[in-house]
Amino acid sequence: MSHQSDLIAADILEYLKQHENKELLRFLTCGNVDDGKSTLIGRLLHDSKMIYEDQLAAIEKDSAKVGTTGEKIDLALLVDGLQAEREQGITIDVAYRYFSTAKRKFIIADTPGHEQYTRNMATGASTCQLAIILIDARYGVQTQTKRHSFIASLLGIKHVVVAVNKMDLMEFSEQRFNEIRDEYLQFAEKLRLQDIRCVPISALDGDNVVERSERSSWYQGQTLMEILETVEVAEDKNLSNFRLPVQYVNRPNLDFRGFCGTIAAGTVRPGDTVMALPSQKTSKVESIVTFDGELIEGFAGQAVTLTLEDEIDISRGDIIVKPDDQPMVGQRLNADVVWMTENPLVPGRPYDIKFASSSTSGSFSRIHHLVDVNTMEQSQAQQVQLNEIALVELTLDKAVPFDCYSKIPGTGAFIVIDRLSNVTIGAGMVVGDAHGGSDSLTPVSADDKAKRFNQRPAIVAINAADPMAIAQQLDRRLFEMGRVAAIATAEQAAVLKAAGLVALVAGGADGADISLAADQEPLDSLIADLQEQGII
Ligand SMILES: Nc1nc2c(ncn2[C@@H]2O[C@H](COP(=O)(O)OP(=O)(O)OP(=O)(O)O)[C@@H](O)[C@H]2O)c(=O)[nH]1
Repeated sequence: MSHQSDLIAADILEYLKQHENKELLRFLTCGNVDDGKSTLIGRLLHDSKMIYEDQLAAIEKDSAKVGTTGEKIDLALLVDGLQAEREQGITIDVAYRYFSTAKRKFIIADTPGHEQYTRNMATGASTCQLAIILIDARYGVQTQTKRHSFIASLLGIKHVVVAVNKMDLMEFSEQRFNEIRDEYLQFAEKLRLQDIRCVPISALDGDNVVERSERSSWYQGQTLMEILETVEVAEDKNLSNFRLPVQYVNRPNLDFRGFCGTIAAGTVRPGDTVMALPSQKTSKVESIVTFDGELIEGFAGQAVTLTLEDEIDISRGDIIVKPDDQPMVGQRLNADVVWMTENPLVPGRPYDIKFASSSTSGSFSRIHHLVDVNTMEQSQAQQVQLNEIALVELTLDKAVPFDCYSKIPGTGAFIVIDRLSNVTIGAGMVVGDAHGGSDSLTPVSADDKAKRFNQRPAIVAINAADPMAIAQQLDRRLFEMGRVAAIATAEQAAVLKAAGLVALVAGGADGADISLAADQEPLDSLIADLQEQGII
């Protein structure tokens, strides 16, 4: 069956060694119903020779009987068992499939495409490094395409392959492909996807999936499989900010005390000074122990046990970091939340909240806005319903360490758990802490005011013509940076500024310190200016 069956027969140990050392790529496939997702997955498995002879014979027989592909073999039947299960009662939310080539190992998260399955896509995508977004060449970019791309970017997926499928039905028209590609790229400018490639394919016939197509001689790019095998994902890891959430304290005897966990980000070496949070006690790393022996350096993704030179008190749920690079620690934060249950998210209601290793309780203190996953428009809401996504403020019952999800997903994500049923009902991605300007519109004590705003100057955006447009632009960027942009009318801004609560008023109306047009883009130069002036 396998592409390496010769090696398996000749030297099974060598095969296993090679296989173990191959880099793993996790990706997900998404697209509209009938775009050809099952056929594509079947094609990838088939052309990378991951199908047993007898399986293939059975599918060939079934293709003639029940397939939708006429004379051709219906590779979608390979994944159909699962679909039947899904239709009956959604017993499986996300199905994972495994295959490998000589170069890499792959895990495909196969998520259903219907709108009501946003939560499933979020679950499947949360560990993926790449998303394949299928588009039917006949219909072009659809609402679903946008929704899936938005969720992929929200979850921090950096690599997207837009597979323009069914090109055989469009006679492999270069013009049609270019139209779809341009429309997609124009839309994707709004998202934070770093690497987008478009490939014209026919999943049914196999063109440009694994084998290069002779029917699209105008296409000079890589085949889908070449992209999957070569896309650079090692660099995506954060190797700068060391974080080790402690999952377990290992104390087999009085002489050994080790702190076990998977390094969420960064690197660590024996001799490094580290700090435990929340206690802020410091010590030096004595050794980094793993299943395979001691390491001279541990890095993101590795499961390790750290021993320290001093006996400091660290327990499960703490995070070990480096003293000169600490996460935020606080009780209030802003986060994007995907809601996953029929009972809506209601501000003020108590929930259990679980971060990488620490658990606490808390409630949502505010819904900043809902994001329409199809159009990306924002709207105000009192509740967040099943499959909706919102930017919310979370208030925790005790201070916990956290990071922005875009910087360190491992310590920037949390789940929301129902207190009675213990079921996961929401997933959150931290956008920033919630201290600062957004409070400026609600009463706070004088002490608090001084503390919050002196430390973190706020920016208020005003614009008589279109305050929302400015706020939307500023909002996201500043939240991400741990600063908060609030919108206000010119009058409110003047009052806030006079009270010393606001460092700077940005906007297009009279009274603004700096002028900022509603359509000003990109904001990078503005942000750089503000940083230079020490305002943010
Ligand atoms: N002509 C042509 N037909 C295709 C191609 N890819 C898929 N199809 C056909 O499109 C139909 C839908 O394909 P599936 O693979 O079942 O699509 P899907 O996206 O998995 O659909 P769901 O499982 O319902 O979400 C089937 O009849 C396929 O044979 C292609 O490249 N060219």
